[in-house]
Amino acid sequence: MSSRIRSIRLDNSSINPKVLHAQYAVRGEIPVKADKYGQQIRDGHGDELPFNAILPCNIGNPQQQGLNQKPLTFWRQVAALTECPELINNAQLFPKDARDRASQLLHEIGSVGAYSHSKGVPFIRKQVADFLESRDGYSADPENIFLTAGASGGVNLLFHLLLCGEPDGVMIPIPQYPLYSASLALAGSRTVQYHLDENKGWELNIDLLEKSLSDAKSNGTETKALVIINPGNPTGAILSEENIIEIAKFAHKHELVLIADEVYQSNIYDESKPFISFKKVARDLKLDTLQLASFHSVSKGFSGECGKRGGFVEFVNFSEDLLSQATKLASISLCPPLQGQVAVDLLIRPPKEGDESYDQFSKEKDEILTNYASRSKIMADRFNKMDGVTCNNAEGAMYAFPQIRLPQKAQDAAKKEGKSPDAFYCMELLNNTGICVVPGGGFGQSPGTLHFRTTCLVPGTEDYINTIEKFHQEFMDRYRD
Ligand SMILES: Cc1ncc(COP(=O)(O)O)c(CN[C@@H]2CONC2=O)c1O
Repeated sequence: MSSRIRSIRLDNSSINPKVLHAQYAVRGEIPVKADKYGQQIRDGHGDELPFNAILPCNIGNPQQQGLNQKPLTFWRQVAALTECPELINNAQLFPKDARDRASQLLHEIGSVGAYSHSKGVPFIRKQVADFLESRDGYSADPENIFLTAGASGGVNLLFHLLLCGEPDGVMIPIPQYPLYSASLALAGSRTVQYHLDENKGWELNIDLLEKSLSDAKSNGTETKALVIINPGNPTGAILSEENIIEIAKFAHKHELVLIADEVYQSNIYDESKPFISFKKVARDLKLDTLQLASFHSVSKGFSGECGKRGGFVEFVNFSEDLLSQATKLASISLCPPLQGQVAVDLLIRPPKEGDESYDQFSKEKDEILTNYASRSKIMADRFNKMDGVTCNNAEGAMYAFPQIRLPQKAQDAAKKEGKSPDAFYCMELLNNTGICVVPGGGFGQSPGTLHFRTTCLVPGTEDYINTIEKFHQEFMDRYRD
């Protein structure tokens, strides 16, 4: 009997259609083109290009080539010692606190080459619980904490647990970080969008939340959760305590799982708007039935250890049998990366005053965060001076998200190329300058508005902005109506 072998091809719908439907613009069409230019330069054919290097401002990846942020000395000393325990007694090469930390971790882990518990090393999860308790003033149970492969790993775990496909939905902000829309697409579930108000500093309006939820309900969506990103990506907005209180009450009232993405909690540039966690507010309000999942990561803050894939999620008011299902899910991929788990320990247990590494660590941390804050401010100020551009100040996170108003001729030219106007603008920016940013459409934007997102991590911020400003003026002159 002849068995027809059907090769797996894109055009014969033999792959998962949910994959085709998922989009992740942070590494979409423009970064892909930028990678090609980068390879062309590395192959020695860069002389054909009007620039001599790619500036990767599409992603918050501080240690990436081109952004070149140095890793934190203490973190790398401890990581090196956990990889090479034979160096632990080398007092010439390593300070005592780094050697002590590595010894302590290895005592708990054994070897970083071994699988750990699927939820992560219990000792490190205990440290996370202590960190949360001192941050919020409320107890945390290490059994409710999962160490994950970045916050992404935690979000995927939760969505796997929570979503049953159609007609389930999750409320996500617009603009949002596209991990959420992409993960919902892969889960075959619906996005329930709520728009942030750009004219009010990307404020989140509760009435809008209520409306988007009731609209979703009327079209048959089973809304299960609400995603809040605070500080915001791409907006950089920090929620006020009042806003957090009303959001927590909203989620509690509608029995929505509150997904608090707080990976930028250490990236606060506006002192008048401190980070306040949803865990603290939920406990303050005694919302003892509110199910909360709070995410943190070693990729952001001032460590920028994106490649280590470290993070954690704290589940609050999830029953034991729910958590055992989550543990089963986590066990299918065995365990999160061990160096990611070591990095989580370093994230939540930095050197203390009096420790040998304290002064150097503090100096490195302050320098990085001061640079981020000043670069964010310079970018917003300069964008606001450009023709047809407005940009809210980034109060936190790592990005600027300027709105661009393009002439009709530019919009027509974009249409001719089958591109959205913001994607057309960003591709022109890349082709002319080597600067890689992400079109606002990749994050979602209100109808009739156009944006792009750039990271604020660029070392030579003035030169960077001067290049964008020159390109922008030439672009606007070329397409002026
Ligand atoms: C809001 C938010 N949540 C979660 C993540 C996932 O981080 P990890 O999985 O590395 O912990 C990111 C990463 N930020 C992406 C990556 O760089 N630029 C971005 O917009 C993020 O911005």
